[in-house]
Parts: sequence; structure tokens; C-alpha cells
Amino acid sequence: MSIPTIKHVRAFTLRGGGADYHDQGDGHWIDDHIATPMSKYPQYRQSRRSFGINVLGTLVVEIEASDGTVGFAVTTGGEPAAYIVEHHLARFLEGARVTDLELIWDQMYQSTLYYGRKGLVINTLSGVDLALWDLLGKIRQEPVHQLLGGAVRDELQFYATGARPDLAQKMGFIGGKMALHHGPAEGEEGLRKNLEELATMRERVGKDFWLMLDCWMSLDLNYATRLAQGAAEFGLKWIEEALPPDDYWGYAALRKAVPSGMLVTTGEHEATRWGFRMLLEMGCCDIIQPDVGWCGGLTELVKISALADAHNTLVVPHGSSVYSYHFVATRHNSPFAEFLMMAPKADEVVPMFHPQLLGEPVPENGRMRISRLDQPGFGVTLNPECPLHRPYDRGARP
Ligand SMILES: C[C@H](O)[C@H](O)CC(=O)C(=O)O
Ligand SMILES: [Mg+2]
Repeated sequence: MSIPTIKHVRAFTLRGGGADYHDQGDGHWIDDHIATPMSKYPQYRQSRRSFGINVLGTLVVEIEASDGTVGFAVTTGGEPAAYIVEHHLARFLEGARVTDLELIWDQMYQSTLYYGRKGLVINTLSGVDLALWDLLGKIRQEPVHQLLGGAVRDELQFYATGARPDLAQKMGFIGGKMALHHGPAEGEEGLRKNLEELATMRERVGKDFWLMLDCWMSLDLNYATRLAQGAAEFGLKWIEEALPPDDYWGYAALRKAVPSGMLVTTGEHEATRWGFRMLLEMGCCDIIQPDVGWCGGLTELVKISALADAHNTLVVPHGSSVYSYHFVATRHNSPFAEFLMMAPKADEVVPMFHPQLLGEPVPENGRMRISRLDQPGFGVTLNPECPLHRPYDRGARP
């Protein structure tokens, strides 16, 4: 059986929402006084865009096979990621077989170790890996969830991340996760406001609806512990990413300090099996939340998930739309998924990577039938109305 080879790899950039979901306009809930590690500087407190959260933009990776099939993926990374793809990573793909996922992953990872390991480089590698899975699915005419071993359930269930868990409840989601608004630099008054916002939302949604707080790396152990203790009264289900990602010791201590029954979650800014090994072996959290577009791609997420399973830890991937849906469908230890509310007021369901993808499925009544994912590859196409820019064009290969 002849297996197509990879003919050409191309990297493009795109602006305006999509995979770089923080790249939104004024008045969006996702940029409205959200606590961050930069909140200690008053001038960077009101807007995350003010400190550059959206400087990178979206990276689009396209991989063309010798039979003319093209796979693609989007992630965060923009122009510097495009440079890494075109000038460094492409060499490990062009000429390889489209089935060489493990070999290509290892070569991309080992060859960038001296400047990579986490962050931008692993985002980039993840984008390439996802594009390769898309290509393989298209060549085999199978959805990625089938390539992964097949779905273990008929539908996905979602919680919603956004400013309005009360509306998410009406839309059928199983829970709502709000961004924390005030960090330690805003003192006792900020802490009180955080708890008041939670109390108000609990009153609106009633007793049983899940409510979670996303702290986006903004707290210290003392503040996080006091927040968790204060939030217990309002039935907080989990406290997310309370501490900087490198503070494994802080997470382990926080997990012991939170009120019984409250979960500690983290991992969206962690990468590779080696990073997640730290979280798992140190007992840092109850749920890990890798982002498949940032943690090393699908090839790596499968390994991270197996490691988590052996530690009796759930894997609920961060955001990432179809790239997460195909994965969650296939794992017993991923019982539900996240849906990021990208409508500016979080008052309606719009596709998570809008406007960059076409054919991106969304939850209906908080659920999605797996059959919605039954298209070759990840089942999405690039929206031709979003203008692609190829900053490091190496031209077409013969
Ligand atoms: C709302 C959070 O600050 C962030 O923008 C998204 C996130 O961390 C999550 O969905 O989880
Ligand atoms: Mg988060």
C-alpha cells in the first residue's frame, strides 16, 4: 500500500479572534478587568490587551500531501510561530510519510529543546501536529475521533466559560465558569467583591448548578486559600489556575488547604508529558486542563491523558473547539468538555473559533452528538473571508 508523503508545509497568520481568542474588540467580557499576574500594575489592570495578551494572533499551519490533500490547523502563535514552522520544523515533515506522526513529533521536540520545551515553541509544534492529524483523517476519509480509537459515548456534555453562568444555565450547559475580576493587589475590598459576585451568581442559578472560578495564574497561596474558603459557602465547584504554572509546590499546598469537596484544577499553560508529570506526581490538582493547541498537540495529549488516568485524574481540556471535541469523545477520563462563550456579552452561543473556521459545530442545549463530528479530519475548513498572510514564504516545492 503506498502511503502519501508530505510535499509542502506552509504557515500563515491571522488576526481577530479565532484561535487567539483573547484578540477581541472593546467591550468584550474576556477583557473586562480580569485578574492576571499583571494586575499588580494598576495601568495593566483593566484590560489584558493593554499588556499584550493578543500580540501573537493566530497561526495557521497547512500541510499538503503528495496526492494533493491538504490538512490544516489553527492555534495561537502568529508571526514568530510562522517563522519556526517555515524555517525550522518544516524540514522534519517535507518528504516524510503522512503516517509518521510519532517520528515527526519527536524530531520537532528534540530539535527545539535548546530553545523550546514550553510556551510558544510547543504551541507551534502543537499546530503542526494537529494539521498532520487533520491531513491523515482527510486522506483516510475518517474523522480524527475514529483515528484515535473511536468515541466512548454518543454525545459530549459542556460547561460554559463566560461572564453569565445564569444565561449558560438557561442554554442547557451543566455549569458556568467565571473569570475572577480582582487580584491580591486590590486587597480586602477586591476579595470581598470577588465573593459578592460569586454569591450573586449562586443566587441566580440556584443550588445545584456548577459554578467555577478561573483565576488565570493571578493569585498567591494565601489569597487563593482565603478565596477558596470564602467561596465554599457559595458552593464553588472548582478553583482554576489560581497560581503561576511553575509553582507546583503552591498547587500541592493549595489542594490540601481548600475546603473538602472543592476541586483544584490547572494545566492550560502546562506543556508535554514531562510538565504534566510534575502536576500529577506532586498531587497538584484534581482535574488537568491541557490545551491541545498548546500542550504538544494530539499526539502528546494522548500520552498526557494516559498518565493522568493512571493517577486517577480527570482530563478536561481547555477550550480549543474541534481539536478538543474529537479527543474528549474518545476518553473515559474526560467526562465533559469546556465551551468558551465568545459572544461579547456571553449571551449567545457562537463557534469558539469564530470567524476563522467554517463548519465548526457548537453545543445545542449544552450537548453535542458525536455524529456532528463525523467528517474527515477535524471536519472544519478555513473561512475564505479571513485574509491569510504568509510572512516567511519559502515558495512552493516542485
Ligand atoms: C476566562 C479566562 O481568563 C481565560 O480567558 C480563558 C480560560 O482560562 C479558560 O477558558 O479556562
Ligand atoms: Mg482557564
